[in-house]
Amino acid sequence: MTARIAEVLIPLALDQTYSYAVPAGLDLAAGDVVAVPLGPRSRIGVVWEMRPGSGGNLKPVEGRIDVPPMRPALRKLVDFVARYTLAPKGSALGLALRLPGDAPDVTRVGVRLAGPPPERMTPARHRVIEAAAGGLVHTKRDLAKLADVSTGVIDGLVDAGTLETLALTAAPVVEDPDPAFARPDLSPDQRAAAQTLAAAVATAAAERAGTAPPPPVILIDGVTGSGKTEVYFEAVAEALRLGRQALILMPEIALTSAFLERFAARFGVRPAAWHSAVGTRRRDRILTGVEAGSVKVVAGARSALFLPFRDLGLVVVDEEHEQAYKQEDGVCYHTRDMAIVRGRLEAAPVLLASATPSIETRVNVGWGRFRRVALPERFGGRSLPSITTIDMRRDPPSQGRFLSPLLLREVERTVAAGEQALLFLNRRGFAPLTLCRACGHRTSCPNCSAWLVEHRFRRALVCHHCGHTERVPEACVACGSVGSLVPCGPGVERIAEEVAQCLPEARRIVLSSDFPGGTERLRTELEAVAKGEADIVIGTQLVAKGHNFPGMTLVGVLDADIGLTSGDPRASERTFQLLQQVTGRAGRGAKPGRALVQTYQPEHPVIAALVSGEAERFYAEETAAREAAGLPPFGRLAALIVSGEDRAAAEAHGRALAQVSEPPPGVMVLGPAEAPLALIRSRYRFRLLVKAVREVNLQAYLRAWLARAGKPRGSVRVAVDIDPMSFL
Ligand SMILES: Nc1ncnc2c1ncn2[C@@H]1O[C@H](COP(=O)(O)OP(=O)(O)OP(=O)(O)O)[C@@H](O)[C@H]1O
Ligand SMILES: [Zn+2]
Repeated sequence: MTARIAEVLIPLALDQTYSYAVPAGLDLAAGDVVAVPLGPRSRIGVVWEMRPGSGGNLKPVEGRIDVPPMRPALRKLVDFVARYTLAPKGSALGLALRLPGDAPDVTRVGVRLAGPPPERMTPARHRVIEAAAGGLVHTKRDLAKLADVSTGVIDGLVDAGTLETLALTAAPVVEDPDPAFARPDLSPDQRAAAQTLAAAVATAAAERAGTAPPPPVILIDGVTGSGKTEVYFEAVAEALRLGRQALILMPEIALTSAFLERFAARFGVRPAAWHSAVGTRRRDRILTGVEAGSVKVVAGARSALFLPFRDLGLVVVDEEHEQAYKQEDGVCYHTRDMAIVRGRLEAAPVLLASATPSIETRVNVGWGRFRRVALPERFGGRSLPSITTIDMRRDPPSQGRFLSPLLLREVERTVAAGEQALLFLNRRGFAPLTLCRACGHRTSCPNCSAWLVEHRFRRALVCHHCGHTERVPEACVACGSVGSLVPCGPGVERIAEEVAQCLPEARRIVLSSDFPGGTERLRTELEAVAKGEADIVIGTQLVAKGHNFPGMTLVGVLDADIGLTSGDPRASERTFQLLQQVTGRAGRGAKPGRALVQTYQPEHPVIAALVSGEAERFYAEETAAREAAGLPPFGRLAALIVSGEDRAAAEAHGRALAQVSEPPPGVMVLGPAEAPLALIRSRYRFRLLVKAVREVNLQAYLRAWLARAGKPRGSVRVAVDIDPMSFL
């Protein structure tokens, strides 16, 4: 029997495909994008499989959508993501299925002067005719702008026969990058690394057809400023020479035009950038180009992982240790890990670049699953910044201040020398807590178990979890005392105020995710800083990593101890990485840099390793501790988060889950315990943690368990987070 039944996957939170009959005359294959009826509506889905059968009693497929079919590698990635994360398959498809908008921008309409002036002449029409004089073709919008009229005036002149329209072929969305445009002069270390990477790209390309071993994953382990970007560009160049496409993944905020310009300096043109601020029209055009193979290089944030490349020959994951790569809601996937899967499916090597690789990645190198190239020195003979601690017990700031006199003096010297300083504090807003001096009341969020953070620039108290915002009240809501509310502790805005008082002449800027105007404005400001348009930058982790500020010679860490006290198993690793990255912003230009680290516990292993530069020892100890505790990558973790509007119902479901957990040998189920963030957006939260040895098929166990437990009732939801990064 011929295959007349289509199994269609629909991008909704559904775990299975649905069966449809294929009407006579319609020829379908797996991957085709189709419209199908689902309930009362018509939905777009993807044919996941064709199978034989008459399909007599099934609803028929409505028709095929005229877009290229989804390629097998991308379909396999969707299957893998769903299987691995336990997300519904349809939700995973939702990440990958992107349909260009209704009006694909392949042809634009141009206008030019063609006939006599109109019978009815107006000043506006006159201006248009003047602007169009000379017979050049303009787009409607451009001409309207030139003449300072609305496009309606242009339409009127077309109707009158004065202007004529003609189709313009669109310029390609990006020009082809040229691998030979500007070859850099690499240092011997860099050259050796670049050769290894390029060879991996070439080998993978040669073997992609056969049953060759999977392409390698290679860690580029290089200190800050060693030229990792420069080196992986050479791998991109090799992919281009071989006619294949390349994907460079980076954390959203690192995708600055400074980076794009650097790419352009090497390859002659910018790559296609893919991030949240790219407009829909441009997205559509990039999407079409990626699909057709005409867009060669995409630099993108995590969602670019699911773009429909025609012939992907290389994936780079820049700053591979970044927590931002973990998607925390919806489908909880780790971009780096799924990039490795995609590389395997596409026969493309995957390069992981970092100055502070994750322990997972280092261990994978140790196990021989990943390869490693090292860049142990900064480029151009530049030295790494010298790092010293300021013991806050011995050199405390004066009352109500947060900068030790030692740090303040250094900042002053730096600015006087015409250099830049970065003051780093990983706390947004003005003060993390507002306290009533009269009654001790702490202002907290009505929807979450979290304090409200004062944002002085916005004159508001804000919840960092749900966005709840209220005006700073005149009087305490608990006791009614007026003028009794005091901000406790510093945020970046408060540091800025202190800097303004101490060094009023210096040009300062506060950079955090609260920056008005969003990510785009922030990118612009980061570039301004790189050009030297600020003396003192006060910033959160947003400025700490991946940026190149040549004039920056001093980095001051305001509170190195912040991250060390959380109960998170990665607390030490993360603090070490963050401090190493942020201190690595100093001394990247001609002048050497230094970093001063304010701490109350200079003897803490993380701080001690940072100062002594004994990163290897720190990593070795931390890795041993993980192994002893059976934590990733030596064991597997999964979290179940049970939440609900009703606290008792959520807790009851958590307990019911635990009761039927039936862990096999090698698996341990902990909880339910009230989550550290016990209430978010008016939902009460409980967590269960599953710990398993590596040999266990964790997903299979979880699936069986969740099926046993049955569906939660009412508002209760269970979210599964495989390889959790956050434990809140
Ligand atoms: N071979 C080279 N020729 C010229 N300039 C180079 C070379 N290698 C590195 N540089 C310059 O050195 C600086 C640091 O390089 P790059 O940004 O690639 O380092 P990185 O290792 O990615 O740093 P980080 O991890 O801190 O982000 C850049 O300004 C870069 O242009
Ligand atoms: Zn809240």
